[in-house]
Amino acid sequence: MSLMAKRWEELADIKRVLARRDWFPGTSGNLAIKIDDEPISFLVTASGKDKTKETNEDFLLVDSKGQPVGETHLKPSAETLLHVEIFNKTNAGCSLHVHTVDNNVISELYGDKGSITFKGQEIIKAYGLWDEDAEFTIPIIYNHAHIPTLAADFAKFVKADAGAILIRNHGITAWGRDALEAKKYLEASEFLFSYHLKLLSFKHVMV
Ligand SMILES: CSC[C@@H](O)[C@@H](O)C(=O)COP(=O)(O)O
Ligand SMILES: [Zn+2]
Repeated sequence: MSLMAKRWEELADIKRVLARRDWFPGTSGNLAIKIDDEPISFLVTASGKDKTKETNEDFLLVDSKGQPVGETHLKPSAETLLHVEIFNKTNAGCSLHVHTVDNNVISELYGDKGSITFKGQEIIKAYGLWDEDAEFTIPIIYNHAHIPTLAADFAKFVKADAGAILIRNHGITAWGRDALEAKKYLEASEFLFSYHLKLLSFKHVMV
């Protein structure tokens, strides 16, 4: 099997799992997986599609600027430039973007603060943090409609080979050195968002 076919399958597997969780409402979400380093190229979801459906036109190959490689009628994701920043600035191999109600509510609650920090939770180990008092901070950026502006803002927080960034009232992008790590970062973040919101709602009832 070619590297391209292997990576296609890896991304299709993740897409299938996330779709079953309902993490692609209303055609939202986009996924990317690196194919080559020099020069950088990666597979990205085609724009505007229902990501819960599986077809052989789900992904297309783009270059380090997010432009399609070769002739295609497919349009790369509108948010390809965010994945471009990740692959150009780090050694990440996979980048995942989803819109969920939980990540949107958290981004609105903590948006003015500019970030949310989690600590004292076992699942923080999914971020590779093993200390008892480890903290994980997720930056929250403004949802610029102009994608190059959004990407420039986003890039300021892309500092490691794995990470997560919330875009206010929009969604989360999580990335990692490979597909497993990116999925781990995404799932740990969504777990923490959901836990945090549930805890807040119980506290509200109890006081
Ligand atoms: C209907 S979702 C809004 C989109 O603009 C976007 O935020 C998104 O996640 C999906 O866009 P896409 O171009 O299909 O990758
Ligand atoms: Zn989006």
